[in-house]
Order: sequence, then C-alpha cells, then structure tokens
Amino acid sequence: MALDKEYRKVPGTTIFDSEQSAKGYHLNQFCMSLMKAENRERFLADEDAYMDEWPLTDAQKQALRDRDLNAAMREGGNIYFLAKFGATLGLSFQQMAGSMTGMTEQEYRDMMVGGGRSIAGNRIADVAVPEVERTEAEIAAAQEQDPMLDAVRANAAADDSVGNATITGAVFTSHVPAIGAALDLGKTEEPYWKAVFDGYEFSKAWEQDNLPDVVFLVYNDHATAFDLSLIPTFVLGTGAAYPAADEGYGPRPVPGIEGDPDFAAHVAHSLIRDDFDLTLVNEMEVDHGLTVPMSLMFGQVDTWPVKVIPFHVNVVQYPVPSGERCFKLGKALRKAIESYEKPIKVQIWGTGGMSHQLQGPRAGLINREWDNAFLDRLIEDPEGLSHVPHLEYVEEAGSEGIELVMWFIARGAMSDVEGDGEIEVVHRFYHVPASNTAVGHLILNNKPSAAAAAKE
Ligand SMILES: O=C(O)c1ccc(O)c(O)c1
Repeated sequence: MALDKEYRKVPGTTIFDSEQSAKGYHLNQFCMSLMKAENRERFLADEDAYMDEWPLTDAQKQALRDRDLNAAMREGGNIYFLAKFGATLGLSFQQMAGSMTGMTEQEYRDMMVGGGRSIAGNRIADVAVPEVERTEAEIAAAQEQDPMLDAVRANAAADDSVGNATITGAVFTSHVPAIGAALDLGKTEEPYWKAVFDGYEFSKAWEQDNLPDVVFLVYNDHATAFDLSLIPTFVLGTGAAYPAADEGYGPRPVPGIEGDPDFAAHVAHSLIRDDFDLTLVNEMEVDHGLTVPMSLMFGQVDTWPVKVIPFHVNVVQYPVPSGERCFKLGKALRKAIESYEKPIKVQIWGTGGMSHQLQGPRAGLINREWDNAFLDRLIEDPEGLSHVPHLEYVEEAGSEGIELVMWFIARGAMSDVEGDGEIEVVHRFYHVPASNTAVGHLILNNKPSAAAAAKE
C-alpha cells in the first residue's frame, strides 16, 4: 500500500519531504554555501559563474535569476535554505514570504498588520475542485503545475513492473577491519586468515544464487562519518552514493556503494511515521563496518552487484539503543519494506559482534559459550533474547560485544516474528580469532506464509 501524502493537497503549500529534498538537494546545498561571506561576495560579483559551480538544473538557475521563490520551491528548494539566498540579496523574511503571494510588499505587510491571512478559504476543502467540473485540458494544466507529482511520475515512467518489495533473507556477520586488510593485502590463503575466509565460501556462493536488488545494511560507524560533534542513534542513508572512507590507513581498494534514494525515502517515511525518529543522511563515507561485510559476501569485485541502504546505529557512546528497541525497529522495517510498491528483493544484514573487547586491561575477552548461546537464541527465541540488558553484553561479551544489538534489526524483520512465516537456517559459522574478535556468521532464508506473501 502506498503511503498517503495527503499533505500535498493543502492549498498554496509545498511540504518539504524526502522526494522534494532529493529533487532540490544541490539547490539547497548551493543556498547553504551562501552562509559564508566570501561565497556571497563571489555570487554577487558574477551570479551565473557562481551558480555554474553547482550541479543545478536550468529550471533551478532560472528560478534564482528570476528571484522566483515559488519556482525555486517547485524545483525542490526549502524556504529555510532559500532564505540564505534571499538574505544575500538583502531581503527580509517578510519580503521573501510576501514575494510568493502575488501581493505587493505593502499589501502583504498591511495584511499581516491586519491580523494575517485568514484560514477561511484556505483549507483543503475550499480549493478542491470536483474532477468532473474540469476539462481535460484544465486537469493536464493543473498537473503540469504540480511539482509534488514529478517524483511519482518519474518513478512510474522508469518502472512499470508490479508487486511489492519482499524480504528474502537476513545475513549476520562480524565486521572486523583486519578481515578487510587481509583481503586487500592478499593474505586470504595464510592459515590464520584461511580459517576465517573458509567460513564464508558457502556464503559467497549462496549470495550469488540469491542475489537481492538491495541490501539494507545495519552497521555502526566507528568515529568515521560521525565524530563527537554529532551522535545520532539511528541513521538512514537516503543518498545516491557512499564512498569508502579513509580510516587512517588509506581508503580500502573497494568500489563505492550505490544507494537507492527512492526506496530509502519510502523506508524513511514509513519508519518515522511509526515513531522511529531517524537521522537521514545524504552524504557520508562508509567505514569497515559496512565494507568488510560487503567483501565477505561478494568477494573482490570491480562493482558491487547490489544497491545498499546503509543504516548506522550508535553503539559507541552510551546511551545506546536496547536490543528490544532494535527488535521493534526490525518489525517496523519489515512493514516499511513490504509496503514499497516495486517488486524488488531485499536482504537485511546485521553486522558487528561477536564477543570482543578492544580496550583496557580486559582487552581480548572472548566468550565462546555466551556467543553460541546468543546464536541459538537469535534463531529460536529472538524476542526473549532482545530483552537481555546492556550490562550483560558488556560483562559477558566484552565492551564492543554491544554491537550485537544491531543484529535484532535484521532478525525483527523476519516473517516468523509476526507468526506469518518461517525462517530457515542456511548457514552458521563461528571462529576465534580474527584480530581481537570472535567471528560469528549466520544466514537465514525468510519464508513468509503463502497468505502473507499474497498480501504483499
Ligand atoms: O578485532 C579488531 O581488531 C577490531 C577492531 C575494530 C573493530 O571495529 C572491530 O569490530 C574489531
């Protein structure tokens, strides 16, 4: 079922949602650049030359040249960003707002002094014209004017296939950086590393046979994209591309990640409406937390064969989210994915863990028994396991073992959780050590019941 966007019907109003944001991304970032005095000077000295430095569309540039804020908003501009442009031109916020109303500056000011625009006549019902009363030409003209439908039309034109997205499986794996280094430096045949990579031979073959269109990849950033200046709990990547980060040893020699902005925007709408207050990010570099699982599952390739939606969870600075919260998020994620009206196949990956402690006198802690009990319960009793408190992870699985809470997002999205399907354990692997860490790996096939599959 498509998400309702009734807000598009409010007269004289453009709601800045993910679709508009994607459309106006460069326009808004261009406006942001005008926050610097030096850039304002360069813009005012030669507007076209400065605009040409940005990947703006002709329509966006023309809107700016015309000082037409309505047109700029149709092209994806947001008023708070456009206000930087207006300020550069010396306009007050009242002048900017008034310029969009068809009134003179004086008329607008007088209206505001007189109590502002009345709500009477400005509700949805006041402007809704019954379709039958409009000629086809009028309808076509109105649709042409409706910028909010552009993204929808573009999607429809690009894809005429029918059916909804399906979750085909879940992959759980550690994401130790040294595994990436071993691959990149050609050490996979060394006995120490062979024992690790052998556990993924089956996985690579399985992944090729069960290639999804998109991987929803849950991981934690390790002080790479997010340092202490910004500590979001949950981050959803809504961008088009994510380069591999330089974590201090030079960037890994792996391809960049291609995102899926349209699908990610849909997931964002659905999850946020279900009260998961996500941070959305359009530009970020991704570290070993994301690239090592990709290498383990796809090997060394020139291009990754799937699109990826990165999903970061803060497990670095406490308070970090609980297993329960992540499990509930997984359930909401299933709803979000299965309501996406394109017949794409999606895998959800949970990464991080298993037991490891990278700090202090207890560094090197490994708890095989706890790890294997975790894997057993993740399969059989994920709901019960999700109630394990943070302290148990830290005490039993080491301070960095807390990464395991992320696995619940993938597990919560499996059909058996809601009782309308089953999972099948396809592969399980456990090995100690990889650097300071116990490596755990699990692959689950997701098998929704026939009734649940038909509903999708
Ligand atoms: O075992 C390690 O070396 C190691 C280092 C950094 C990580 O983020 C990690 O998960 C493991």
